[in-house]
Amino acid sequence: MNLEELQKKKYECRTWKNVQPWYDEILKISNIKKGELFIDYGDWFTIGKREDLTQEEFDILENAAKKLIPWRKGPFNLFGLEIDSEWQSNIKYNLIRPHFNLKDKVVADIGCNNGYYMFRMLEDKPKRLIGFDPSPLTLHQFEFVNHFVKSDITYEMLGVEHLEYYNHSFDFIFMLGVLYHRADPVGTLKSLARGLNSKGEILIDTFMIDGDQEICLTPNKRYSKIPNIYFIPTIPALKNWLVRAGFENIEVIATTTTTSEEQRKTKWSFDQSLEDFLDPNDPTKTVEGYPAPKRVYMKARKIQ
Ligand SMILES: Nc1ncnc2c1ncn2[C@@H]1O[C@H](C[S@+](CC[C@H]([NH3+])C(=O)[O-])CC(=O)[O-])[C@@H](O)[C@H]1O
Repeated sequence: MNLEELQKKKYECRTWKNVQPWYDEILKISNIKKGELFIDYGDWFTIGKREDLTQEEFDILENAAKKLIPWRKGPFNLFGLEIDSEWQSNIKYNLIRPHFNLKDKVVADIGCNNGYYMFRMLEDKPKRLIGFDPSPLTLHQFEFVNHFVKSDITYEMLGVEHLEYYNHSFDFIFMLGVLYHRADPVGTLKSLARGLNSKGEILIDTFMIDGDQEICLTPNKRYSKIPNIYFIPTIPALKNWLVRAGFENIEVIATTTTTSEEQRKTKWSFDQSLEDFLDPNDPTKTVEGYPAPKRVYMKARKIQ
């Protein structure tokens, strides 16, 4: 695999017809130059205060943020501009927060989206923080925020399938909300194992179904209106996948049911959200008649 060629896509995509308008906004934003700014690593990841920008600068910022809609992950507060994303990602982050300490570790966030979790992880002072996500829109959202944060986070427009060929291996890998998008979940978990240093750990979450049997749901075409959902395991089945992929010390951190507090329409999102994906007469089912989305969070360590 020629990884260097793939890595160049991050720059080449700026000339693609659908991506160029986003890049143009980043160029406008890059003319707003500020020194060190106030940062709050809390639920609303906050950078700068309203008084740090002139009205003209604030208008450029707001226009750029609107051109980068949909903001699926967040929320962010930039100089008082509240980007209230579709997902209240702070709920997931706060749930996993007690289960890691990233100080001096080499860390990857696979499927990092716009980097919301990575911006919050900066507080731990990891040695290196690298996000992987093949989406050009979320890359530009990341660059928009990071222009002001000025972090040394690296954002690779690569997928989990490239991880094992990458030029660093990791002490800790997060892969949240990605496994159900993969047609080969055990192979994907093996890629994580190959990307880890010895004694490296992963923290993942994925859709699950209830039950003690080692089985999984394979949706026909769509699940909760999402087209690319392949396998939804029970917890015992997911544990088996992890064992087959080379993990031990497998720990269930939590199981959750997605609520409309966590995922909902906002003016920064698409015009459909959770309430449109569930059966209007029975919210325990998706519109396709499958069990409504439930997630399991697991932590595991690579077998030596
Ligand atoms: N091959 C791939 N490799 C890596 N990432 C991918 C790939 N394909 C798609 N993605 C990316 O994986 C993310 C899935 S969302 C989870 C976001 C965050 N982690 C969250 O947990 O809130 C799903 C959800 O919201 O549940 C998107 O940003 C895709 O671009």
